[in-house]
Amino acid sequence: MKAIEQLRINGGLPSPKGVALAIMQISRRDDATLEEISRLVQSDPVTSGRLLHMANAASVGARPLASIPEAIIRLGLAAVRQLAMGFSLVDQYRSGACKSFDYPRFWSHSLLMAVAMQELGKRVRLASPDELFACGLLARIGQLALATLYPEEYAQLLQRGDETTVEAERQLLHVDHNELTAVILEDCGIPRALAEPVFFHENVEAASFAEGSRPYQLTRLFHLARRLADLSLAPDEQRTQHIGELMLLGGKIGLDAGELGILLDQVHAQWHDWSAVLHVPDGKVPAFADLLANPVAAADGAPAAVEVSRVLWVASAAPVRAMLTEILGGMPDQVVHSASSGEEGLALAVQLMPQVVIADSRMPGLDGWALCRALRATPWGQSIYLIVLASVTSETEIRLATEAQINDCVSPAQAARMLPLRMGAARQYVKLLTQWEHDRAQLKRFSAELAMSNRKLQHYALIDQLTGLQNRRSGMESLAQAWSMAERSGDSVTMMMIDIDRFKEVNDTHGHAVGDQVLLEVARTIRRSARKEDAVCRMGGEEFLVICRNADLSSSLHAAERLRKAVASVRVAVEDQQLGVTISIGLAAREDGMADPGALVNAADKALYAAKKKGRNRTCRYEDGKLYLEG
Ligand SMILES: Nc1nc2c(ncn2[C@@H]2O[C@H](COP(=O)(O)OP(=O)(O)OP(=O)(O)O)[C@@H](O)[C@H]2O)c(=O)[nH]1
Repeated sequence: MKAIEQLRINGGLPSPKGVALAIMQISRRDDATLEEISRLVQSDPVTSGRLLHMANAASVGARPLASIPEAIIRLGLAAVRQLAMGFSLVDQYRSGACKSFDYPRFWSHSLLMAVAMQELGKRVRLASPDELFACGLLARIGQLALATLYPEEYAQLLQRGDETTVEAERQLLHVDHNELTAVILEDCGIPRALAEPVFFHENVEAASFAEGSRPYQLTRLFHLARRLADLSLAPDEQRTQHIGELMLLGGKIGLDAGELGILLDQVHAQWHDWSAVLHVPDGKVPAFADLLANPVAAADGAPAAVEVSRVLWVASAAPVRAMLTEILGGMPDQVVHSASSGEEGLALAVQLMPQVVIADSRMPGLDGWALCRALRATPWGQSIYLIVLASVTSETEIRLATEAQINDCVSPAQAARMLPLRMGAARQYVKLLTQWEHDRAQLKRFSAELAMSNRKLQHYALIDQLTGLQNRRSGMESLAQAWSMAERSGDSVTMMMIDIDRFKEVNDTHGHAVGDQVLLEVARTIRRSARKEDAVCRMGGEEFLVICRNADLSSSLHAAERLRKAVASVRVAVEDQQLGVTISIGLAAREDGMADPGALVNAADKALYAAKKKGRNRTCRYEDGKLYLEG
């Protein structure tokens, strides 16, 4: 039997637990309903909160959601299942027995991959961005599995270097992290179409997917996300090495440097946001424009003090090469590379992304004109400052220069004298371009931050600031939703309208601050005593509403009486006194004759009024147009 099968049988592989496991099991059934899944999710407030965060983050500009069924519809069942699983693994494996495995860093990196995959998924529409988030989060789970299954042996391997190779793992443990990742993803129900690209993402060349096919592109996307995460966690002085590779990878999926920069900055903003939600550490990464402008820019994102231009010159003839070496070698503030043929120059340009290219027009094979045309044909080549060594006098040369969209040309005979001068113009151009890119990236960053604070504002617009409960607007939305679901399914909806008795006296006697404290305690008691799936909101002042789905009048009556007694037993410490309050409750259920949610609110209101009139600290029930007092 293969080692991997044995591991599966023995158990012990990282696997989801609790609600995530239940969601996974239930969603395998064909007849699983949205309601069943919603109920399950709602039974776990932490998962509920994270899924709402995801659903609201996934739909910038759309109406913010406060209800789980809506969040599930917006995200899709597959994404909900996978996200719940990912979150469950993060919670369970924050630490472990492997002494050399950095668990917080592992999750930090995984989270970066998750948000990078989500952002990439929005740009390159190959799969649902939310499913890609979950796959990114789990893309390296095999390493965690090794640390869990073989804490001591894996620690030995890690002591040899940060990254362990699959060969070394197989030699010592007879299994490697990629195999384990594949098994866990399969066990978690991640479709093969996504699991296979994850499997190959570290070594894209090993996959035999047809060029341009969906798995081929997905594998590259995961690879790019991986490198982006590596860059983000790398020490400051090593980041520049990663940038070139990242640009190259970005270019392969059609992202130019500007777009890549925006992506990177957005990923980092989301990373910070999600780190707080999942309690995973994050770090500070300078803005992309600053990373480019200054390889070791300060982490506070201050622009680089000295502009450094990346210059590439390409010439085959020995005398021209000697001349260029001499002229360009002595110029300050630039990094100069050279190539001895057009073909080599093109390959180097792809790698280095130079800002200035100087090409000799006379070269065998790919000449200077053809090289410039090839560069201009790429998205990132549009902004290179191109200088060709040629004496453009004939009509043909003018046509060639126009077609290649060059910025300048210098006759070879005059190059020794004129090139230093022309390079001054090139440097000025690079400086302006860098400044512009920096400003553009900053603008994008501002707008991303603005979008994020708008989302937060939208969230706060649905939450009561004092108690943290849903506010009136959000409560009315929950009611409308419960009402329409009940209309479709015939299930019951009941409502408790709750009002604190003689609250004005509390304010008048003890002041508003104590009044607020009482409100907060009552709100907590109501939330605690309600079921998880009940919507609890503060309607304003000292009035609260509880909306209960799938609960009939008699069970809601029990719940209301329990709640009333619970509030009556609460004490708030005020100086040397223990202050107590009571509540009155009006209870009503949706009845056939009621036209809309407003009719239900009116019925509960009438019952509340009657409870107040009959002495307070009571529950009154409305049924078929009649009022019945309890308590
Ligand atoms: N401390 C505090 N008081 C509030 C807040 N919102 C409303 N109130 C006060 O709540 C009190 C409500 O008083 P009333 O509507 O007269 O009702 P009551 O005194 O509770 O009497 P009954 O409802 O008839 O039992 C008023 O004094 C409001 O100023 C708040 O956010 N904080």
